[in-house]
Amino acid sequence: MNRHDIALIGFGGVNRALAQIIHERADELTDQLGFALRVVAITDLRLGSLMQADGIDLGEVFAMSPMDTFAGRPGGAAVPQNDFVIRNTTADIVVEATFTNPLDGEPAVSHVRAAIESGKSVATTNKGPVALAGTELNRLAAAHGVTFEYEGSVVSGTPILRFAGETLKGLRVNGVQGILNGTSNYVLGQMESGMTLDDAVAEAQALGYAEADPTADIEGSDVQLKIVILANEILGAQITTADVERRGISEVSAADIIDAAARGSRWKLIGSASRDADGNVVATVEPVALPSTHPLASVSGPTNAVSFDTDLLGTVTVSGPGAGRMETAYALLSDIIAIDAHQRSMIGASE
Ligand SMILES: NC(=O)c1ccc[n+]([C@@H]2O[C@H](COP(=O)([O-])OP(=O)(O)OC[C@H]3O[C@@H](n4cnc5c(N)ncnc54)[C@H](O)[C@@H]3O)[C@@H](O)[C@H]2O)c1
Ligand SMILES: N[C@@H](CCO)C(=O)O
Repeated sequence: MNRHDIALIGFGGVNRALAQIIHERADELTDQLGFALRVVAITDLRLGSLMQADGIDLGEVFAMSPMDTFAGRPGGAAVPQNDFVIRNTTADIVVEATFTNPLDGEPAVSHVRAAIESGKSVATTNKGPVALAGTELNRLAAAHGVTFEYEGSVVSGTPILRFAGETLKGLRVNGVQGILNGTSNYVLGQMESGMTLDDAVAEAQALGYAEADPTADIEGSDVQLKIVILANEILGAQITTADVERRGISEVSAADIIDAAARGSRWKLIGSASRDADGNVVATVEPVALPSTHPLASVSGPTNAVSFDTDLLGTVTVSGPGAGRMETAYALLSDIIAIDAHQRSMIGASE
């Protein structure tokens, strides 16, 4: 029986949820997928680091008291030691789910680079490395014969990137637009019901939707990273965040929301990227008051939706969870499945 050993870098909401899936559904997953999963390393800013080549008892980790760290356990230390753990773990897959840094993607870019350089495949939900160093990291992974997967970096567990990359093959996609941030969409909905922006953001944080610094959700830099990923992956662009004009929902007041509702409209934070007449990709992030007849107007709460403008099919819209710990952990599981399939195809090709 094939098995993948996993190192979890960052042990917050998303990676904890992945560990929970692995812990609670081990036998079912093995039967369904044809391979077993085992966690052999964990690092976290607060907990420190833990490396156990025979497999970490996740039940024990979940039972740790909130103030406890990994110090004193076999293979444990009070500090994360990310680079050491990533390079020396016996894991064949590194799962990176630390904070997204929208400025330079660090330290996650270095985490991904270290994993690839030491021959490990990577799954990440962290938008920083994908949006800000995706081309370099994909090339590095190809050069090392490993796989870099990042389905959860856009629209959480809803498989937008694989849908566009595999299912829409043969079509020309000329543009993509959508609601790409669960927190801001949730907040706008709560504000429609009379809640203040600050209270709605606090709720989104408690529900696990918001970034560690929710300014990224409210001011649009989270969507800016996601639209860079979509433009580069789907439209074949080579844009950076500097190419994406950005405005966030802090510009939308409670009065604007009431006015829009009176006119039958709803405010949404829309990210879009499309080719202009010269073939250049133009990308923006901005709040827009959509008429109720618009397909994106009815998308509520942390749900996201992405519309692909195609030549042969017209507009194709996919909608699903855009944030949430367990929903995003599923994206990581889908990446691990893709890594397994890629490894099997490499073995098959060499036989
Ligand atoms: N929560 C969601 O809905 C969601 C959806 C899609 C993508 N993401 C992305 O997934 C990642 C994880 O999200 P989350 O909700 O689990 O965040 P979180 O804040 O709950 O957890 C992040 C964890 O990483 C740890 N960490 C941060 N920097 C570290 C470092 N240098 N070394 C070791 N540990 C470090 C923190 O201590 C924390 O426990 C983020 O990049 C986020 O943008 C989250
Ligand atoms: N904070 C992000 C998480 C998903 O990337 C959101 O609310 O959409």
